Amino acid sequence: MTTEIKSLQARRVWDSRGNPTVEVTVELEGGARGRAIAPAGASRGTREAVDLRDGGSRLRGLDVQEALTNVNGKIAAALNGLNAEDQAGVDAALIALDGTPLKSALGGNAMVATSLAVLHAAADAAGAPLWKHVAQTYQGTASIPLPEIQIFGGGAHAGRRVDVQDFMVMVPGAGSFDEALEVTAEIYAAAGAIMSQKGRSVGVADEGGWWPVFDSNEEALETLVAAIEAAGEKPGERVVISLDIAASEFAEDGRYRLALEDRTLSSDEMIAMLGSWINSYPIASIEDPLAEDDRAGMCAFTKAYGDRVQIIGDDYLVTNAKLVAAAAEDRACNAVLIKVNQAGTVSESVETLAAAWTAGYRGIVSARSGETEDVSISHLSVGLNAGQLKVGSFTRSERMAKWNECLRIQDELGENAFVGGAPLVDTWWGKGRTAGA
Ligand SMILES: O=C(O)[C@@H](CO)OP(=O)(O)O
Ligand SMILES: [Mg+2]
Repeated sequence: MTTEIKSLQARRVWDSRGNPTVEVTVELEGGARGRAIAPAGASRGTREAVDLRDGGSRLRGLDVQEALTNVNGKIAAALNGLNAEDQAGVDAALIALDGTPLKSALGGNAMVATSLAVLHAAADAAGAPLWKHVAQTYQGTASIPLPEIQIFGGGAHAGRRVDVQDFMVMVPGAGSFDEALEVTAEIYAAAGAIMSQKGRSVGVADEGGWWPVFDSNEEALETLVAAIEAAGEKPGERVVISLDIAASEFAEDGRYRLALEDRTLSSDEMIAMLGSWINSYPIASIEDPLAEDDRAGMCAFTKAYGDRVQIIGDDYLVTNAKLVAAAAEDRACNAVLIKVNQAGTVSESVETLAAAWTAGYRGIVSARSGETEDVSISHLSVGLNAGQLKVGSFTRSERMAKWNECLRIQDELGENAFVGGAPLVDTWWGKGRTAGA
């Protein structure tokens, strides 16, 4: 089967926030096809690939016509005839054609949908599911990741009702992906019941977590612990808490403005507050504890807590291999979030994960807050052997599509392929386990 790219076609589709986004279909000479859709973030790092948006007053200026034109015109012309099996070559051609540091010429949305669609087409040509094609292309092994699932949404995903963005759980003590989902579904339902009892049940945030009607950020943590207990679990045993602080979103001139609590903290005070949370709650992972430009704070936080919790750089590292290498020199963070649209291409995302492993960092494949039915990231997390996957919550089908896809892949790979708590063995959770606690 010939795998040269024959044609590219872009179409406007819609994401889970009702915003337009880019879908690309690629056809190869031999007839194989691939299709992918660009997601969109709300809490975005300033150093991530930018989407091309237009429309003026129409569609709140969020239209994607220019990005579609780029795919159908310049990108198609540059990629036609290239071998889809050579993902690195295709992505290099995209990067060269764009020629800007943040993908602003072609648009990160145009580039990521194209790059992923080519990957899908190559898998189709090989007659393999995407996860298998990815594993064969990059590093041979595949595994089912530990899911990181949101229970309460917040920050930019919930009208800034609370400052912290994601209150999540992980079930490192689960024996299978299926079991991890089941335990989390019980916790999610228990959290909903608690909110109802308090008269605070008013729907869900952008990623499906319950809407955060709390008087303080810490009340959300207390409620999360209560939900874990109400689901019949002992917090810290099978189930641990994971937070995405998304601190860049409320950083102002080097300080942190907790609007809900009407107080402003210095970087040191922010570190002290998060430290007290780590001491009081079974938290095994924290993402973006400090702002993307608070290098000293991130170094100090990692020095203080990096041997106890997973510290993920999202806005701080924007799926960029060079930033991961620099953070490793600094000893800032010990894990990186992998968002393909932050990098702009599949190859750069894979390079970032490789850089993470070189540095001894973990990698967590992640969705964006604006998503669609596209399940590419489920396959990437499995085929890249990433170990962890963050997708949002229950009750929203753009999220469940991805979790359910992992269940299907688990059926193909078998329960033994589930990584379980392995990604967290270096945190207090895993250390407690090996010490028999
Ligand atoms: O911050 C994040 O990790 C993501 C997903 O939760 O949010 P967004 O896509 O809005 O950047
Ligand atoms: Mg984040």
